[in-house]
Parts: sequence; structure tokens; C-alpha cells
Amino acid sequence: MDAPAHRTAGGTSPLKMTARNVNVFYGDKQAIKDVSIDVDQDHVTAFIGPSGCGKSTFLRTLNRMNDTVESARVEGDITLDGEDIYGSSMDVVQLRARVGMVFQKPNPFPKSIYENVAYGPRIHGLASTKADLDRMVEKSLRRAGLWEEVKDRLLDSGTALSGGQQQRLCIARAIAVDPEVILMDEPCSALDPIATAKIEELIHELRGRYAIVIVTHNMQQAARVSQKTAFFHLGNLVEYGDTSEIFTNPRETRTKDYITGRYG
Ligand SMILES: Nc1ncnc2c1ncn2[C@@H]1O[C@H](COP(=O)(O)OP(=O)(O)OP(=O)(O)O)[C@@H](O)[C@H]1O
Repeated sequence: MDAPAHRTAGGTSPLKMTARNVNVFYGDKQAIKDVSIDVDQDHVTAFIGPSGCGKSTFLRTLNRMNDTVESARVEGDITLDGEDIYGSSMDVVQLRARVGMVFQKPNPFPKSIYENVAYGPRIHGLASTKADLDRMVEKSLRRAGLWEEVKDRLLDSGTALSGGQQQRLCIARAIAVDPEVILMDEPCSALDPIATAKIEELIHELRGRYAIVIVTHNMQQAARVSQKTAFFHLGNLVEYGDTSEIFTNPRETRTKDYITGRYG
């Protein structure tokens, strides 16, 4: 295989996912153009770029969420631990457990806090006893930094929590099925600054345990939470590298113009 154009040189973190020459179309319209990128195991990777540049579209190719959009068509190769995620032997339900997703707007199920987290382990048959399930729920809520706030009201509705708590509940729900990668699509855009700070802190704590990819409009957030940054523009991956380099010494004029606020 040819060396991908945007691969990070000399990385020390093992590769979790790779994308090679990925194109995405909605009908005739091409939203992603020949994107090649590696997602590192131990790093948080941020996708930045102006509105409509394809960040979310590309993120959704990583767990085949675009399969749910009728007009969407994906070309190219994407692997998880070397396995082709678009291959005929890939079980999409399993894939989405391995590559979990957290959305822009917190979307807990209209069920109890406990049930929101227990749902995944239950449908994937991960717990053999009720005590097992209880342990998984507690562990996931602890990892999502929510346990102390909800441990006395696990049977209350998840939708009754504050927006920031709901988002941490959604992260606990993703964690509960023991994912390898967590995709976050602007997870803080509906949250206030305090709730945002908590999610950012959580991302720091989760790093290393899960490969994390986050789409964000907020460049300060990308600089704070990520070690790798990918800058997209008009469906192209313009530049990908260490976050510190991208923000202090970008190679491409388009990246520089974007991070200095000249457009976007
Ligand atoms: N379901 C869809 N059907 C048709 N076109 C779509 C669909 N979803 C996205 N697009 C188009 O694909 C392009 C990329 O959109 P996408 O949402 O991936 O960009 P983005 O960078 O995440 O934008 P934003 O930051 O505004 O969320 C845009 O031109 C958008 O209009």
C-alpha cells in the first residue's frame, strides 16, 4: 500500500483505525474527497474545519453511521485493528458497540438512568447476572464521572438530568458496552461552559483507555483536549498532525487562515 498522504510521521501510539482514499457522496454531491488518515490508540484526535467541510460525515464513516442515510455512499478502505469495517463479514451492530458514538445533542433514552446504561450490556449479552449488570452500570457511570451525582436516584428518568449530566450519561451508555473507540460529534455544543469543562476533563481521563475522535467547532477546545488535529476544508483533509504543530506552526496556508480566524 502507498504511504498515505496525510499520515502522521513517526507516531509512537499504535494505530487503532485507518482510512485510505475515502470518498463520501450524498447522491451526486461529494462531501468527502480522497481522505486518508490514521486514528491512534492512545490519542485524542480532533476534527476541525468550517461548517459544511465534512467533519461529521467523515466521523460517521468510522462506525458506518452513514449506512442509515439512504443517499450516502462510501468508497475507500477503513479498518479497525486491521479489519475492513465495510467488509461483508463485519457485523454492523457489533461494530457500533466497538466504535461508540456520542452526539451533539444529548439523547438519553426516555428510561431510567440505570436502564440507559444497562441497555447495551443487556442487548449484547455482556452480563450473566443482575449483580453483574449492576457492577457494569456503576463502573460505566463512575468512568463517565456521573456516579456520585446519580447513585441515589438511578431509577429517575435520564431525561430529567441537566444537559451536561445527560451528555455524561450518554458517554456512560457508550462505555457500558466496552468500546475500543469513542466518536464524539460536537459533544459540548449544547452545553454551558461548566458542563463543557466537565466533559473536557472526562475526555482527558478516558484517553488511553479508548481511542477518541472528537469533532469540534471550537478551536480552543481542540487545542485543549487533543494530541492530534485534522483540518478539513471543502471535503478535503488539508492537514493532519500533532495538535501543537497544527496550532503553532501549520504547514498549509488554509490551516493557518482558519486557525487565525480568517474564515469559518
Ligand atoms: N444527509 C445528508 N444529505 C445530503 N447532504 C448532506 C447530508 N449530510 C450532510 N450533507 C452535506 O455534506 C456536506 C458536509 O456536511 P457535514 O455535516 O459532514 O459537515 P460538517 O463539517 O460536520 O458541518 P457542521 O460543522 O456544520 O456540522 C455539507 O455540504 C452538507 O450539506
